[in-house]
Amino acid sequence: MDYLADLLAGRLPQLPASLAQGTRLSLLGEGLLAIEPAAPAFDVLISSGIHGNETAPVELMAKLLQALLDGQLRAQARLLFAFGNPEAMRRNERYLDDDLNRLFGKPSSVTGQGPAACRARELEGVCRDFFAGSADRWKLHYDLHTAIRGSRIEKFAIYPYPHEQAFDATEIARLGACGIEAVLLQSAASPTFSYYTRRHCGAHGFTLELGKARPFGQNACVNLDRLEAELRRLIQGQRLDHFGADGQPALFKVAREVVKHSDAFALHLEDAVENFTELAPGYVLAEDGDYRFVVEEQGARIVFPNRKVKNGLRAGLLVVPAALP
Ligand SMILES: O=C(O)CCC(=O)N[C@@H](CCC(=O)O)C(=O)O
Ligand SMILES: [Zn+2]
Repeated sequence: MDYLADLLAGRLPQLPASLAQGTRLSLLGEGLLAIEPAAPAFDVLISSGIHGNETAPVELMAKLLQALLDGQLRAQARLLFAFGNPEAMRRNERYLDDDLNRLFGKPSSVTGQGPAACRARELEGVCRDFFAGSADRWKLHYDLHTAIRGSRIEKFAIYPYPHEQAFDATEIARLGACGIEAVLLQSAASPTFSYYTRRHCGAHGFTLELGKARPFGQNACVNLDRLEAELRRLIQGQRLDHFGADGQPALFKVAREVVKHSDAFALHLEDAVENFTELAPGYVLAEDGDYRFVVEEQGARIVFPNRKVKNGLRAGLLVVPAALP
């Protein structure tokens, strides 16, 4: 049985009800699989394919899941594997009717009830139930993505706004151990999956960006060995809490979001401009009718510039170097 091949072909996987040592296996929905050992050390949600054309993380997640199903890897943590948008994965599209990662934590009156909104509600429910079953255990969520553009920093993470909580230095160091070179500290709530699990499920939720989006089978150029090694450790219930000074990610904070308000929106950046390109103060980054978005910050860099987003959505992040408060 090849779980990913079945998922992409729309076949129901033939799964046993349990793995070795009484570890329970539950199919909770399409692309949603829980693996629950009898005495888990902690609880981990790994997700990918929220954007269907971001395949490197899907391949990594499928490899880990397959190793568990084949008995080559033994779970000592309670695990939820979530392939976010199987239909978009089949079509190699970022999204179909709506960007799934802009629909979390929003009521149906705002999102409507299209396929993406329904999937967001399903993911929210499955994750809430999963983490509700974790009692007081430590909870982690890595939502794995790749970026549309090339990047001057290949692997980076977004740390969702933690509200009254402090940014957690240990979790930032853990990301460093995963090969993450920079972490963006968010300054406001977002409609993303990782913000949702952090805010509503008590998990340490992060979005990880792992190179550039490429079709299935074309991901050899991104090296995810360190992330894979750390995920294998976590799956086996081993959690490091002390990390050396080497490999600590660089920190940036989100200074401002560029929002596309209307069809008149113009983004003054070539498509070849990479994530983390520095923009000088005074640079007119975008215009939207009478509104001009002018860079004011010293050392500002642009991340995720995208003129094609729907009106009302983020069309880029302006980030500046930061330190932990
Ligand atoms: O390259 C891009 O423009 C987008 C890549 C991507 O999908 N990034 C995530 C980040 C989510 C977050 O801010 O936590 C997204 O845009 O949904
Ligand atoms: Zn993505």
